[in-house]
Amino acid sequence: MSGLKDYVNTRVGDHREQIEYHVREILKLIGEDVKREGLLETPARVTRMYEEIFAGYEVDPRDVLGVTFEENHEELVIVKDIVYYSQCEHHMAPFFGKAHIGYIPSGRIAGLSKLARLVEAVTRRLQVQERITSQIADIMEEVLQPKGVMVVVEGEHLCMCSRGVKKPGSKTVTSAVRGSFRKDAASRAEFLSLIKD
Ligand SMILES: Nc1nc2c(ncn2[C@@H]2O[C@H](COP(=O)(O)OP(=O)(O)OP(=O)(O)O)[C@@H](O)[C@H]2O)c(=O)[nH]1
Ligand SMILES: [Zn+2]
Repeated sequence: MSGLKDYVNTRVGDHREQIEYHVREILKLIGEDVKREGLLETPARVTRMYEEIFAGYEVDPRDVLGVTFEENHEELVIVKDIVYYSQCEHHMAPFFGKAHIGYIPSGRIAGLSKLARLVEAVTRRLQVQERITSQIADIMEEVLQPKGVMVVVEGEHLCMCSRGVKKPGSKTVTSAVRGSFRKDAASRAEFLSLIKD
């Protein structure tokens, strides 16, 4: 999954048995006894967890912004502190944090919950934080055609905490800027000051 076109791929729920089989095989290969009590249900549990954490593959994120309203508010609208959980595509390890979305409408506004649903649809996949950030901005731009959009995503990556470089607490911050925000430093500054805690 890379560009804007192929958002809907598959449903984990359509491949439950195969996924359970492969999880069981991995458990054996890492040296576990798949017959011990604590592991009997693990392949099925992991598969159920995958249905949740990879639910984004079933959704075209553009559709979740489908309900919009005509409104003449042409000032900044921000939904901030949208908590997300995603999985890094390099290690399949969780990363999580908060997304902040700001836009200046041009005649159409989105239902506020739909911005949080958009975050869900792009994060419940294998991802990198930069792509989450630009996809949110691109989809906002494509569907709402606002004057401008700005997105900031903060994330803590467990692949940098429990393994590898082992730097718990380090935060990655990514931003994407579209439309009028590109030219207008004052709008960018207003957005950044309003998303501060
Ligand atoms: N840019 C970016 N990198 C990420 C993201 N999530 C994980 N990574 C990085 O992906 C890189 C993969 O690097 P590799 O050298 O192929 O893998 P590795 O040997 O496991 O790397 P280390 O984590 O440094 O041990 C690592 O530097 C990760 O920190 C992300 O969302 N964005
Ligand atoms: Zn990683």
